[in-house]
Amino acid sequence: MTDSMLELYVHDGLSDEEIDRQKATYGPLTKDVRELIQLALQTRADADDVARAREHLAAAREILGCDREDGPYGTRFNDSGRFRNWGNAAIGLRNAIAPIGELHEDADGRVWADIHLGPIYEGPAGHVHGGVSALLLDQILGDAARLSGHPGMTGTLTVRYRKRTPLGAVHVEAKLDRVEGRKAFVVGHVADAEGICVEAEGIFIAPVWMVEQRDSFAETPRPE
Ligand SMILES: CCCCCCCC/C=C\CCCCCCCC(=O)SCCNC(=O)CCNC(=O)[C@H](O)C(C)(C)COP(=O)(O)OP(=O)(O)OC[C@H]1O[C@@H](n2cnc3c(N)ncnc32)[C@H](O)[C@@H]1OP(=O)(O)O
Repeated sequence: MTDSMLELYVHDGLSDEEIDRQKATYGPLTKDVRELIQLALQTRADADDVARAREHLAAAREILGCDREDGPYGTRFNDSGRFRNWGNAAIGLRNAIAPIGELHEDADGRVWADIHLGPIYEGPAGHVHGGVSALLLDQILGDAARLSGHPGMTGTLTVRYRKRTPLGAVHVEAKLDRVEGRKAFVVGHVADAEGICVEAEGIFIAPVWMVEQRDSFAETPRPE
């Protein structure tokens, strides 16, 4: 169990320059794909134009697919401690559906992000899907646990939807509440301009194998 996960934590030894080069190459591609996802939803182009656009997309798929990796991206490290979880569904730099961009950490341990949730995150008409809010909270609470030195897997995530969350600008934040043994209790919320929409408490449990390597899990800087 542990081994199969650890196999996806890979020290690949890339230089900082190479990581920066990859960010500059693939970051904009992810942004383009993200815009395409929204366009697939919103375009009013007629059937001929859609067919024409799809030919271009097929050409792009052919170029991008001729040299590719298989399987999940996992988490990759280099010597200077930079880590990349670029496939992460909530925050991955190369994942076009990941809604979280930049993650911030205050001196008091509060971790937060300002996010724009466009129409592709819709649940109830005009509002954010409840599962998307839970996704944001799972990630940000997990990061608050990790950045406070208590990384763990989500054991329990309790989510309370207090009021509807309109699509658009949202603020997500979390903070470590307390630690009991291998369990880190973290609280957080999603808010719009009017106040808190969704509250959460998460229990993040460090598996035994993670405790054994806790320093390397907790010391790593925020993902990029
Ligand atoms: C060199 C590498 C460097 C790496 C750097 C990067 C670090 C990255 C780290 C962190 C990322 C932060 C961002 C993440 C954000 C996203 C997180 C997710 O989406 S995680 C996916 C969803 N979660 C799962 O799939 C978990 C599946 N469940 C499990 O794996 C296990 O059940 C686990 C680990 C949660 C617990 O298993 P046990 O075997 O360790 O637990 P037992 O020994 O039975 O219990 C320990 C204590 O926890 C309580 N407990 C057990 N399960 C619980 C639960 N589900 N909820 C609450 N409490 C639970 C028990 O009652 C016990 O408490 P008592 O010590 O007696 O007080």
